[in-house]
Amino acid sequence: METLPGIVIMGASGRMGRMLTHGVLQSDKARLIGCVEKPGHPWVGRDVGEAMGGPRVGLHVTDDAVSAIAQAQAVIDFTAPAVTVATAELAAQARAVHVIGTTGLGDEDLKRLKAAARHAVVVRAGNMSLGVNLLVQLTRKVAAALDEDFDIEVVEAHHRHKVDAPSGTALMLGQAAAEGRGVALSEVEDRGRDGITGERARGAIGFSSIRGGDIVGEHDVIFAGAGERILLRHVATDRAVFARGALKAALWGQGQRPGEYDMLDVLGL
Ligand SMILES: NC(=O)C1=CN([C@@H]2O[C@H](COP(=O)(O)OP(=O)(O)OC[C@H]3O[C@@H](n4cnc5c(N)ncnc54)[C@H](OP(=O)(O)O)[C@@H]3O)[C@@H](O)[C@H]2O)C=CC1
Ligand SMILES: O=C(O)C1=N[C@H](C(=O)O)C[C@H](O)C1
Repeated sequence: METLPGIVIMGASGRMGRMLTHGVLQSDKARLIGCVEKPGHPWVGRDVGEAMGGPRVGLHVTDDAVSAIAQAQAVIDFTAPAVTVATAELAAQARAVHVIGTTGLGDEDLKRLKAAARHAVVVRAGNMSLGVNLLVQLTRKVAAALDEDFDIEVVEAHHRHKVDAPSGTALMLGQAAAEGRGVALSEVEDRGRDGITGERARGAIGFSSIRGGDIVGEHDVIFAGAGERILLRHVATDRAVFARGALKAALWGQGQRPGEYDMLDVLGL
């Protein structure tokens, strides 16, 4: 009988880490073989089920990422850029699929992920939900159909703990809009307006961020023309949508060639 892929979760105590741990424990397609937290974290050494406030599951949280990942077929990583870059090297050495949900990665981080993807499968997306990935495709289509008489604005809202802006999802949507228009996002993006900004530049793609309370994640793409507006919206109400996508990516990645992939590849969109 074939054994199920063994999965390691990085940042197991985090908002997404708990959701992912729960999702893999519930799955009949994968085995949870490791839960990693940083050295000194109060969960290290504890049974992960008990640490989450439930029954024991017989797996202790570890701070030894090297040993955990060496045994893994996939690593699911929703943490922070520095952790993700270090994890990519370990996943590449183990030839394990690295599923990356972490946002706020810089150009240098992305270069290091590209290097890791020469040896292993890396699936990365700023949003792993089916709904947002469908919205990405719709955004590209609508942007391609309209000219610059329609101003494009991306508005995102998240919980008060989020540390990066614009969100990874907002950047995915902005990128799709730019591709639809046939322009480079870096040439037209307009972030963080404040003060006497002057009139809106024709063809700009604007970004605005709201932070508050426990908002899971909300994204609007607005196409504002003279006398009419088109609104494309996604509202996430449960982080389980991201965890489901990440587990799907970890399973899809088994047997793929080394390289960089995203959720459009996984979902076949
Ligand atoms: N792509 C997608 O679909 C989604 C992406 N995200 C992204 O995922 C990331 C995490 O979000 P969220 O869960 O809300 O954040 P949290 O801060 O709740 O979780 C991050 C976790 O990583 C832990 N961590 C820090 N350093 C290490 C280390 N060296 N080894 C192992 N674990 C470590 C943190 O521990 P400690 O708290 O002690 O520092 C924390 O438990 C963000 O970038 C967010 O934008 C979120 C949702 C969906
Ligand atoms: O930090 C979050 O919470 C989320 N981050 C991702 C992003 O930056 O877009 C995805 C989701 O919106 C939740």
